Amino acid sequence: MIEAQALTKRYDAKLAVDDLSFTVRPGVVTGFLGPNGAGKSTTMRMMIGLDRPSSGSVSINGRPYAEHAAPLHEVGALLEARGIHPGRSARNHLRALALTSGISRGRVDQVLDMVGLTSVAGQRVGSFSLGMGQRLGVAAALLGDPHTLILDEPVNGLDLDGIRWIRALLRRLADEGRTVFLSSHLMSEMAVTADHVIVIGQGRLLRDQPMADFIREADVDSIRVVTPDRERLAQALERSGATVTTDQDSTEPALTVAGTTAREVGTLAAEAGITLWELTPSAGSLEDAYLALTRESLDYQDRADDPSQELAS
Ligand SMILES: Nc1ncnc2c1ncn2[C@@H]1O[C@H](COP(=O)(O)OP(=O)(O)OP(=O)(O)O)[C@@H](O)[C@H]1O
Repeated sequence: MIEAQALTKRYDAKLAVDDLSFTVRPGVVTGFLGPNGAGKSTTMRMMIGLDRPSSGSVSINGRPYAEHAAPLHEVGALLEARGIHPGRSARNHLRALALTSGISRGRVDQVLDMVGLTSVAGQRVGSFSLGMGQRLGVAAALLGDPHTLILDEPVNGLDLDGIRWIRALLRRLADEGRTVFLSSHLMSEMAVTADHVIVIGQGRLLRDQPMADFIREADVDSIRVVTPDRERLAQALERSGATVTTDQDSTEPALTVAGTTAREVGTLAAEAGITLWELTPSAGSLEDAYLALTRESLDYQDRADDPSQELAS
């Protein structure tokens, strides 16, 4: 269990993490979401004692990370590229880590196997692809068989096979009753991996709730409508209070209608004598819900620095 209480981090004038309080529970996969610069990495760094809170606190199983006698057994973390000696083999890298925590060599081989690196365990880490490096990072996190896992962008650099592998691994770890906390920019991936979401924006807590509730409450369901009489239908729908956008990109221009039901659209079209060629309700996605929530709270400073990041995260 991870508990943040009024957790705050200030870098000079910048308030990176602002009064965050939440609990990450065992047995579920919890996704940590937020736009670029929202404070996710800073929060995770404070969890494992790499950064000190300016005020407030964060504990793992009731104590700050540094107060655990054997932290590697308590928490496994994958944070952005940590100093791995490029000349060392994967196996030796893990053996060096294991040695400092009294972990057996047998466990090193076990985690290499768990992450699928056994066949390349003797290769220099410097020759590893991004995906192999990520797998090695996950192996290091698992070394102490920890009850809590904190993973910053674990999917980053993984191919489809790797993504499926980590999804299954995280599920299994949560099913074993562990606390699994991960950040990711890949919404489609997060949607199928996480059971619970914590969303932050500009360092502040925006949401802390089950994934299904987050998507449902965002009210982002829509209906795709194809008709030969687009303009007339769009006007009628707007008059009835629905929101209508035209999707010009598809081969058959369609209307995307929100704020009503497929049944109402069908009834309204029939009453106006408008032919419908397609009427397809679609459930809102995590991406839709996330964008609706964070559009308001993007970090304008970071957006100004890099306009391409505007809605990418
Ligand atoms: N060491 C530091 N010194 C000064 N400012 C920092 C430092 N680390 C982070 N920040 C600032 O704190 C804010 C939060 O950064 P953080 O990296 O935690 O965000 P993030 O949510 O992980 O973003 P991303 O999705 O881009 O990784 C940003 O505005 C960042 O510029």
